[in-house]
Amino acid sequence: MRVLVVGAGAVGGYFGGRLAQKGADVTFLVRERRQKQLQSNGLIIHSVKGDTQLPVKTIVAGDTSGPYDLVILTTKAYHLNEVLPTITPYIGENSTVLPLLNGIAHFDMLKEYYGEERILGGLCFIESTLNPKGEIEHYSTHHRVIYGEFNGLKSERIEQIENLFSDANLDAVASENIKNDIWKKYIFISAMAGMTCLMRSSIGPILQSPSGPELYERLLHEICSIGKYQEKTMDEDVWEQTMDRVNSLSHGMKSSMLRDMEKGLPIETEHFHGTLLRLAPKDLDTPLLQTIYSTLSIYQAAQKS
Ligand SMILES: NC(=O)C1=CN([C@@H]2O[C@H](COP(=O)(O)OP(=O)(O)OC[C@H]3O[C@@H](n4cnc5c(N)ncnc54)[C@H](OP(=O)(O)O)[C@@H]3O)[C@@H](O)[C@H]2O)C=CC1
Ligand SMILES: CC(C)(CO)C(=O)C(=O)O
Repeated sequence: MRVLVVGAGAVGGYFGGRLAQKGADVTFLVRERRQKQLQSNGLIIHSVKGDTQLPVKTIVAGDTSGPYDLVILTTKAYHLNEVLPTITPYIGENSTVLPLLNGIAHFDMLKEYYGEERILGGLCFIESTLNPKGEIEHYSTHHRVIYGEFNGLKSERIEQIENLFSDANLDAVASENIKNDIWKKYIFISAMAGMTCLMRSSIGPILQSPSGPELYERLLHEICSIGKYQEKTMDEDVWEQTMDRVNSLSHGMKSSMLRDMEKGLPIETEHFHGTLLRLAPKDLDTPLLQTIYSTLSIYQAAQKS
């Protein structure tokens, strides 16, 4: 199976690197600066699951290559307008696109762009970032990819992807209700990114602060109401499940959005919080979500000016 990983950042570099490490046929579509980095040093991962440094194949937009059987999309949401047209030449009649971005809004965009039949549902759990040298730093022990057909079926291509991921140094799970899983991750990350960025802190100090737990719980109620309104198969106890996950996080855990803010980079608040507000039922009160969206939009606007 020929795999194209679009972006070699914290997520793409990690999961693509783990596939390359197992000997899969992986190529990274990157921009020129990243290509030079990867050509001179190889792909470097520092991880509790095992460090690695390995040569990887790269192309830049416009290079002749492909088509690829599987395109794993791992850019930020705000890169998509620029990146999607550059992928088209590498997509053939039988190519499948597996996005690992957080959020939900990109799925409609991808279905419209490449055709609904090509798009799988996907998400990941990993806490990783690029250090100033372009090396991947993987923090907590999670490194899980979840993927599936939107109709829940175990198709031939799901079996092929299962083979691709098997024996690689990562966890991969084929889901029978991927839309529900995507929404649960979206609920979890919108609240976690929102709170950690609003308070500019990892999770532990927030949960130990005077009103932190109460604010977290209220925000999560707002977000779960939107999730239940939009995703009819959403678990009744999604709020409890998400709070259990939050309470089990390590003290120092940060969202990737906070790590990006700390580096002065753009953030995905439009894709996370802006989209949630647009999808909310008209009569739902969302003061905390609006506070987070407004606060982070001010940061975001300052990045552009
Ligand atoms: N990091 C994490 O812990 C997690 C992140 N996520 C989600 O995964 C997604 C990716 O996040 P993350 O990996 O952290 O982001 P990064 O910023 O680390 O990586 C994104 C990569 O996309 C590349 N890119 C952007 N535009 C193009 C282009 N036109 N062509 C080729 N490559 C391009 C960037 O390359 P360049 O170097 O050229 O800028 C960058 O390396 C986001 O939706 C995020 O929310 C989900 C779970 C965990
Ligand atoms: C919370 C975490 C690290 C879990 O994967 C995440 O998705 C993110 O910060 O983007």
